Amino acid sequence: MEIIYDAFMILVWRPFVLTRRFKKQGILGPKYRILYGNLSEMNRMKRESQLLILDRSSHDIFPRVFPHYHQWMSLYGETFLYWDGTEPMLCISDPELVKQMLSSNSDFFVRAKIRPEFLKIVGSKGLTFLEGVDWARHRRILNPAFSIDRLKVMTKVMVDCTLRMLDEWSNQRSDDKTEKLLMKKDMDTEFRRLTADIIATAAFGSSYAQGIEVFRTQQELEKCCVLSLANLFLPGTQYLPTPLNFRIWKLDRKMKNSVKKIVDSRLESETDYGDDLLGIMLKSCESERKERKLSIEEIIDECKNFFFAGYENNSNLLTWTTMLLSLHQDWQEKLREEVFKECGKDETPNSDTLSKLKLEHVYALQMNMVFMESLRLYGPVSFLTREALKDSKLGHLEIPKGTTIIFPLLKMHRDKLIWGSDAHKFNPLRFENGVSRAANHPNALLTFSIGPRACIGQNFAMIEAKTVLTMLLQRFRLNLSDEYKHAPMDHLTVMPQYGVPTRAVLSTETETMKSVLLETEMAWTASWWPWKVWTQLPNKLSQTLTVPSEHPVAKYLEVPIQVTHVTPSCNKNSREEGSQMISFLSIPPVAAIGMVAELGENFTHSTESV
Ligand code: HEM
Repeated sequence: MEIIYDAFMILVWRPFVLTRRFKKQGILGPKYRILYGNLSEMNRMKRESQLLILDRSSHDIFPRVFPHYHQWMSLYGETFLYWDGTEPMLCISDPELVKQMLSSNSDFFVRAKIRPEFLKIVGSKGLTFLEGVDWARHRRILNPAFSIDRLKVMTKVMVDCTLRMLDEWSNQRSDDKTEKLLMKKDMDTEFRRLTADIIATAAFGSSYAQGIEVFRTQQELEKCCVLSLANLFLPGTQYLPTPLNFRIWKLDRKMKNSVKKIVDSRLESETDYGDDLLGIMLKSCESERKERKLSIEEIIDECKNFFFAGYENNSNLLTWTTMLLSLHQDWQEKLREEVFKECGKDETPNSDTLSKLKLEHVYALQMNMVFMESLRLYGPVSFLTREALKDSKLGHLEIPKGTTIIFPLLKMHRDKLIWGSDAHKFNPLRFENGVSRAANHPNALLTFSIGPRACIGQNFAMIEAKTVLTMLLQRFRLNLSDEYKHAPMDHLTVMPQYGVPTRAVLSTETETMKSVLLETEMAWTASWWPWKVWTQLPNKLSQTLTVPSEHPVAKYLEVPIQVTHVTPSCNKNSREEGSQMISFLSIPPVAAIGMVAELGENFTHSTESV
């Protein structure tokens, strides 16, 4: 009898009462359906939207990533109520209310409950999902691992890992003669690997090779989570022996073992455990003071937490930023100029050179403005959630106990009322006078959240992103491949559904360029001006390359459109019979290299008999 009463209360009475309470405040939403709430509509809309491919220059991605929110907002307004099964979800987009909630007393609002599967990825005893005194104890112990001094040491790791990746790229390129100057890379895959390598080395003194098991298992668990999020959650069902649960249990065991191996090898190999995140946590294990102590179980969960938080978000930040810079070549050139000026063309950056792109002056710099704009438009964390522990008041709203509140950052970050009429456009200059003046609300950009629970890894993330981008721009020009499909999706973070295939072209001058030209069967004459390149054209053909006036290369030309010509004679000393010479008149070397590399893709390219 009691079970029937409880079921009635949960399935019928509570949804009915809460719907009425919200309606009285003018808050409407899609109709609650017994047990399932609005899950089926949500799943259907998400499935349909994932079939759409957006125009690559469109940053209006909210309707594709969250089609259900988009539709409900247009029907019920920006504050609306919907049902995740039997759980009431209140969606709020007002930055003032968000600010009040995020900086409010944790007695009223806490991190919202999440599915047990997700806890397997990040650990229930890790910082992200702890509350109260336990959260404060963990945060106190972990804060020093992200101090500026520690970050300087970590910069070296970031540089080394990035160098390793770029060297690998160069080696692959020279092996593949058919690709010549061009390399095709999926930035999503490359950056996932790189950021995993960095966090594994910088925080745990391990490496991608050692951490690989953890990352692979986390990615598998992530897929299981996304699958199960589409299903109705009934408490207790996580213990049923379903195929999905078996898989989750197995992956969970595997991940715990991999993390434990990393922890054990540190315990065995060092006496003072070191100063990185793992070392700091292990030292706390031996503390006499309860408020400074972590247990081994808590450390294992923190490791899972930082492995996940440390690579997933950063990888997405880098992937979307390179996508944007490939689309907006003018900004790519501006950043490259800035990097050359601040950090040099060939020098490997260190913490001193990178401090020129330093955090205190963040907003004055173009690279920083670009990252802020990328985080605004494609921030990896697309929404924040909190749960009301008690009946609470938020601004004019009365929020009943147990309601989950959702802040859709992806929508708020492109709201025209907050960001102005160009909210959907990529315009880093909006951050010229600092983040708090970029919109009409000082806390409009909530990428790293605000208040006591704001991201602990924010400085780490920004330094890593700057290091990687600096080194990438020093060496390569980036362009989106024709295969790129613009399809951002929600996969716990905002990620590209089909990756970001990109064409990378070496961008450095002099020695590197010479070697690239020679390597790729193009000889170059010793004279610097005009710049001359040999190509393997069939004899007696003339070739015309036309540079579109809007292309960044065009600014190097004396006339807006430059037509290159073929000299039918050939220098017998340097090239075989049949080679012909193309002169790029008035174009500096970098541009010439780019043009050759992109032959036939970005340029009108015609060949005719002479
Ligand atoms: C672009 C990169 C990143 C973004 C956009 C990001 C975003 C966020 C956001 C929005 C929160 C707050 C969530 C909430 O209030 O509900 C958060 C918390 C957190 N982040 Fe990050 N994060 C990034 C990188 C990192 C990195 C690199 C690390 C660690 C190395 C990290 C570790 C954490 C942790 C542990 C928390 C929980 C803090 C607490 O509850 O006290 N994050 N992050």
